[in-house]
Amino acid sequence: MNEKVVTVKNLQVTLDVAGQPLYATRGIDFDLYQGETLAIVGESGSGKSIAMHALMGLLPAKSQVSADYLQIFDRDILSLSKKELQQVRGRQIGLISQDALSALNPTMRVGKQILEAAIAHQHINKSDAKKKVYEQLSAVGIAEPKIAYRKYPHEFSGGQLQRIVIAMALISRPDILIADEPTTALDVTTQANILKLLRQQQKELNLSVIFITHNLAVAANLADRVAVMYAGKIIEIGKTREIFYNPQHPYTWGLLEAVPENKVGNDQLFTLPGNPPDLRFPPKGDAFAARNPYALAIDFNQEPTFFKVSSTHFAKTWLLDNRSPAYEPPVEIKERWQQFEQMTEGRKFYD
Ligand SMILES: Nc1ncnc2c1ncn2[C@@H]1O[C@H](COP(=O)(O)OP(=O)(O)OP(=O)(O)O)[C@@H](O)[C@H]1O
Repeated sequence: MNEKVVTVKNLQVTLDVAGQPLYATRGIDFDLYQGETLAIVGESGSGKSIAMHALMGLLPAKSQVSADYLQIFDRDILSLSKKELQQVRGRQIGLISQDALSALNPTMRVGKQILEAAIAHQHINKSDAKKKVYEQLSAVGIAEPKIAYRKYPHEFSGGQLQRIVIAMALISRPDILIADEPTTALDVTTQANILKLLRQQQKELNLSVIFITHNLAVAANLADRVAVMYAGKIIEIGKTREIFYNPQHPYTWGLLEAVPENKVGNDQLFTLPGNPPDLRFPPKGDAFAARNPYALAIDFNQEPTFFKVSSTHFAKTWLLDNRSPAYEPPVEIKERWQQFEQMTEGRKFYD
């Protein structure tokens, strides 16, 4: 098995919202292995971004964070100083977020911004660094890198800006790339191109990637494994094939049913009936119970633990307990399988 690059065990983040605690992540466990892409999917507010911010030591002031393990390689993130965290973020983790513009300084030429990122984290002289910037711009598909180097952010389109942010995130050759909804703000065609670029860079640089998305079709397109989050917890995790073809949690069924019609780039938001719970007052039992047509009486009182579906697939639902009554997953799920097969055509999954 490949080397483990991230270890997260029992990660709990409590935010302070106007003096009141908000339980944004409520005990998350996952690992990330060298060279794999793990997608974290879930509705808005499920805690995906907060979990990643905790991993990068970037939580808002007044947040409380605890974990049994929160490690990048063997470094314990919670015990690092501010300066050490900055080094980890520069050298070991690259970040791409939804809003490319906010990652860039509008008053500074883009080449210089990437150059500064290169110099900050590597022992490299300016002229070598400049050469690297040209190479990196070209690697992410920016034509005429020497001309692009001298331009300002507003002179680029949204898709080109996202390519520039990817160049900046990768210039220091991080081991891990965190991509937080990097294509959400883009049109369908540009979105598909950026996903293709990310797949290509991931392969070339053997990056370990955490890809946050609310769109399961995007996850199907590029992840090796998928973790499904709901109300601050991971409720199902497995290889992409297992999550798509053998999903076990009714919430995952709901997400699969809510995938927009047959298009990777169609990025509408989920339309599951009902709303997630208010994380200032997390419910007792399975947090999905109130929206779950398959809920059992026990779901409202007692939280399920992870049930093992395979050595790589786990789901937190009482339906998997051998005392649960017989049930059939919704027929729509089966109808979706063919569709996913088309979407993921040509993809190689880890087996
Ligand atoms: N800076 C903040 N201050 C207060 N509450 C916050 C802050 N950031 C996030 N939250 C809350 O924490 C919870 C988890 O948010 P988070 O951004 O991690 O969700 P998400 O799954 O990434 O959603 P999205 O897809 O919308 O980014 C939500 O209830 C959100 O409202």
